[in-house]
Amino acid sequence: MLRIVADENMPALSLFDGIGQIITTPGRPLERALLNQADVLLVRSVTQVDGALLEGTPVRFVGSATIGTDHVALDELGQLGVCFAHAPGCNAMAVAEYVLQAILSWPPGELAGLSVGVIGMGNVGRRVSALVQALGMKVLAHDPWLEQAPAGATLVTLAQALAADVITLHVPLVDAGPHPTRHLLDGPRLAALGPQRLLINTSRGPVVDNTALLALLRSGTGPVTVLDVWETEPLVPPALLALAASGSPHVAGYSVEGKTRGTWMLYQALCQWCGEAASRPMPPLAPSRQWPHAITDTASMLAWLHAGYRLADDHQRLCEVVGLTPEGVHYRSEAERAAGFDLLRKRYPARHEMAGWQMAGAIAPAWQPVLSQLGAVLVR
Ligand SMILES: NC(=O)C1=CN([C@@H]2O[C@H](COP(=O)(O)OP(=O)(O)OC[C@H]3O[C@@H](n4cnc5c(N)ncnc54)[C@H](O)[C@@H]3O)[C@@H](O)[C@H]2O)C=CC1
Ligand SMILES: O=C(O)C(=O)[C@H](O)COP(=O)(O)O
Repeated sequence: MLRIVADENMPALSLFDGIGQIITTPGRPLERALLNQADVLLVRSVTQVDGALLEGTPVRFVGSATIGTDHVALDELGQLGVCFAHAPGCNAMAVAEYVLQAILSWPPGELAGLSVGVIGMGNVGRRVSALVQALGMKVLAHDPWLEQAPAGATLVTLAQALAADVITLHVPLVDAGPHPTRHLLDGPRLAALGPQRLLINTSRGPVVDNTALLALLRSGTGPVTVLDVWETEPLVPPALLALAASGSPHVAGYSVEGKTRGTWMLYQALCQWCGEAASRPMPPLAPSRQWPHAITDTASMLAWLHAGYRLADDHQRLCEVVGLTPEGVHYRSEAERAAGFDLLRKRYPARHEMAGWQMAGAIAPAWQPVLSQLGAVLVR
């Protein structure tokens, strides 16, 4: 039996029953002594995994139930001969639904004809692109690693993507190489956006220079801003949250399906590594749900999306843990704010993706493509 140390915020750990014995632990911080008798380490994005953590331990397999790998020193794991697996795409639909809700909650008037600059066209970017195209929006995609534009999108330079009405970031956090992304949106690029654009960051906090963004928002010249990720996580600067249109505690990908799929992908990778058959299917999740109302406009679409998840609820809860009053005053210590951020994530309410909803009301033709992209079933 393998000895497995796993982050306590990982659902569906019973998938590993019969393969290993699980010890669960908080991931931030992870106590190194626990690894002295572990073969396998399963983490989430909050645990820094490097040679210093693993050297001298028996750990030979590390899995991260995330797409992002910026918390893992992959070269150091390689030098130690430790196998690494992660979960690309596991939570991409959850993030895309978050972005869709952010766009629909922004009141720019007519959506069709607006342009969306999608920066990073991987698992999340492509899903966002498909959703907004289904609403009649034009996608200006920037991804220097792509040679061909994904379906329906136009590949453009970063400057062209940043000239779109909506800018949404879906890049990894990268420091080295030809296309680094730390402070990809630096002071001058942020300043050029002006106050009419919507900026959404669900990628990694440091992709946007938070200090420069705050200065622009304070002067009234920054974009309408939706932030799920923060440069100083788990600390959220109260002033930045107060000036953002919406903020959340790094939960854009936190659908029940997304998190469970992440664990299931690690289960498959671990089985392959240790020569076991991965016979357990992904646990069935979404309840059967029927929406009786018509969808004819943005308000009725949002009403349906809110039955699954409300961006505004995340914002409200984050303001509470940061101790932010409606007047923009905050009253909690840094330690309280950081602990509150992690607790919100640990106790995150069950949020299901929209796929599988049965739509019993009339659906106006303009809304049918986006419902179909979301996986809703038209039963009328
Ligand atoms: N807030 C949350 O809960 C979640 C955040 N994420 C984050 O969102 C980001 C995107 O996730 P995925 O789409 O699943 O990753 P992915 O790896 O599938 O796609 C990333 C894309 O970014 C492109 N890229 C790399 N450098 C670039 C640059 N300098 N400029 C433009 N494009 C660049 C890559 O070529 C790739 O197509 C990652 O940072 C991930 O960690 C992902 C899931 C949940
Ligand atoms: O998959 C990723 O990349 C993410 O950002 C995760 O959704 C973050 O969730 P935690 O691993 O921090 O629980």
